[in-house]
Amino acid sequence: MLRYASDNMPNGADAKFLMDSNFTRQSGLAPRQIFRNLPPSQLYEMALAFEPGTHITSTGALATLSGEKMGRSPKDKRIVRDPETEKDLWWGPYSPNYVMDDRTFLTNRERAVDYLNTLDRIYIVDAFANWDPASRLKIRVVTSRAYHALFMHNMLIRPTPEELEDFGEPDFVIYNAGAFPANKYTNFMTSQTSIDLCLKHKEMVILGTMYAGEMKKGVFTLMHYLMPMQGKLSLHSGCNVGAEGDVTLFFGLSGTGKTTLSADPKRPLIGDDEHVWCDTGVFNIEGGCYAKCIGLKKETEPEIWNAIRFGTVLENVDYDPDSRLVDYDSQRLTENTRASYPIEYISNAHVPCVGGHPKNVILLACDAFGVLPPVSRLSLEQAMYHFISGYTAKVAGTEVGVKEPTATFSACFGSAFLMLHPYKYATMLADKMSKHGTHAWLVNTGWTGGKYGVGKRISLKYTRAIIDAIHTGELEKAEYVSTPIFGLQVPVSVSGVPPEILSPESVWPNKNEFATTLNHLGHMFVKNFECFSDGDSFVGAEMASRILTGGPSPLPEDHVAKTGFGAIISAAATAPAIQA
Ligand SMILES: Nc1ncnc2c1ncn2[C@@H]1O[C@H](COP(=O)(O)OP(=O)(O)O)[C@@H](O)[C@H]1O
Ligand SMILES: C=C(OP(=O)(O)O)C(=O)O
Repeated sequence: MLRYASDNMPNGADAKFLMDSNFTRQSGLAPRQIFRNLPPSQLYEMALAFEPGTHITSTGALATLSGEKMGRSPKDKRIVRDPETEKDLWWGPYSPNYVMDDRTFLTNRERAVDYLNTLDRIYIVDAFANWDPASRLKIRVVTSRAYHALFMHNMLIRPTPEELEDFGEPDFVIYNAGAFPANKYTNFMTSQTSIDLCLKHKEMVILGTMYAGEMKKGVFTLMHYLMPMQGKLSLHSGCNVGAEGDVTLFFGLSGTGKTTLSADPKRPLIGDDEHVWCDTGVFNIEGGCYAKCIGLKKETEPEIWNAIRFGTVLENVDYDPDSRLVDYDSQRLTENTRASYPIEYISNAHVPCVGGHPKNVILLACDAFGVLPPVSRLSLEQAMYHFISGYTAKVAGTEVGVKEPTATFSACFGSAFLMLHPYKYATMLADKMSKHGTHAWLVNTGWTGGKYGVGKRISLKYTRAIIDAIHTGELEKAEYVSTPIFGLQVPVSVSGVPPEILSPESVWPNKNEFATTLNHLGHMFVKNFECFSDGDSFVGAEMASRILTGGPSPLPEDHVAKTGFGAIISAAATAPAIQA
C-alpha cells in the first residue's frame, strides 16, 4: 500500500519561513500547506498520491500527464506593456509579444493565487537560473502539482542547503495555476489558457495549461530580455565542448535536435537548450535537460536513454492506465513525450556548465521540404541571414496544434521566446562570431529525397557523422561545390556519409519537382524578411545587410548581389508560383 508522503512531511520550518516573508504578504498566498524544495523521492510520493494518471516507469522515472495541453501555447502568451520597458521590446504583427496591460496581469495573478489558496497543498521550488555568477537569477516557482516541482527541480540550478537558507526574496516568481482556467472574458484573453509575463512585477502567471515547458521557456523569455540589456547574448542552443576546449553551439527550434546532438559521448555537455554568450564565454542557463523522446532508441541515443531514470519527469507517455509500474522499454512514446532530467545524468556532462568562446556555430534547419543539403558551410553573412530567418520546421510535441512537421520561419531559431527585435540578437551574434573567428554550418536534421510524407528524415547516424566531421576538422579542409540557390557551400564527401545524399537533388526522383520546391523555398525566404521590415522586402534586405556592415553605413553596391541573400532574391524572382 502506498504511504502518503504528506502524512509525515517535515513541512514546518520551510512553511514558517515562507508564511512570514514579504513574498507571502505581497502575493496574497495563504495556502493550507506549503512544501518547499522537496527532494525527488517525496515529490514522487506526492505525485503518485494526489495526481491521477501518474506512474513510475521500469527505469525509475515519473511518468505524468499534462492534460489537454501537451505543448506550449504561444498564441496565449502575453507580455505586459509598461512605460519603462516598452521602447526596448519588439511589438507588432510579427512579434511573439502579444500585449496585455498591468491591470489584467494583476487580475490573472489574483485568479491564480485565489485558486492556489483553495488547495490542500502547494509546492514551491526556489532555485537559480544561469551558471554565470554575475547574472544569476533567483527563481521561485509556486505550483499546484508535485510533478511541476520535480520538473523545475530538474530544469533549474539547485541551491546548496546554505544558499537555500539565505535565499531571501526571489528575483522572479512563477505562479503556476495551470490546472485552473483563465476567464476567457477577461480583457486580452482569447481562450482559457493564459501565460502572462510582467517585467515590472518580475512575475509570470500560468492559467489553463499544465504543460511544464511553459515554465522553463518562461524563464528563458525573461533571460532574452535581461541578458542583452547587459550586453550578453541569450541563445536558444545546445552546447558541448571537445578535448581541446573547442566549444560548439547547436541552434535549433524545439524538437529539431539540440539535445540529441549536443549529448555526444565524445564531447562533454555544457547544456542542451539555453545559453548565454558573454565576454568570457558561454554559460548554460539551466541545471537540466529536456529531450523529445519520439524516436528515442537505445542504440542511437544511449546518453539520453540512460538519463531517463529516477528523478526524471516523463510527460505524456502513452501507457497502460491500469498499471502502476510502466514498462517503459515497451511503451509507445507519443509524439508529445518529453523527458526532463538533471544534467549530471548525462555521463560526461560539464558541471558547472561553462565553456569558452565557440569555435563552431551549427544552425539546425529541420527542412520539411527536403531540399536543403545535410550540411553546408556558411559565410558569416549567410549565417546571419539564416539565423534571422530561422528556416526550420515545427514538430509535434512542442506547440499545441502541431501534428506533423510543418515548414516555418522562427527568427533566431526561437522566435516564441524573443523579447527584442531579432536584429538585436543577430547583431550581437555577428559581432561575437567575427571577434572570435567562429565557423558557421547549416545542418539539415529534417527531410531528404522529398518533402515530409514523401521523402524520409535524414538518418541520425549520418547527422552524427557530419557533426563528427565538423569537430575533427575534416570539413574545414574538404572540397566544396556551390548550390545554385542560397549559394550554399556543400562538401563533396564526408566520412561515414554516402556521398550521393550530400547533394539533395540527386536523391529526388523527380528533378523538376526538386527545382520547383527549392525555388518555392527561396521565395518564402524573401517573403519572410518582410516580417522584419514592416512589409518591405527591399528594406528587409537592406536591414539584413546593415547587420553585417555593422550599422547605418551605406550598403556596399554589390553587397546584396554577392551574398547568399542576393542569390535568394534573384532565384525567387524567377520562381514559379507554388500553391502551398
Ligand atoms: N537526423 C536527426 N538529427 C537530429 N534529431 C533527429 C534526427 N532524426 C530524428 N531525430 C529525432 O528528433 C528529435 C530531436 O529532439 P531533441 O533533440 O529533443 O530536440 P531539441 O533539443 O532541439 O528540442 C529526437 O527525438 C531525435 O531522435
Ligand atoms: C520543449 C521545448 O523546447 P526545447 O525542446 O527547445 O527545449 C519547448 O519549446 O516547449
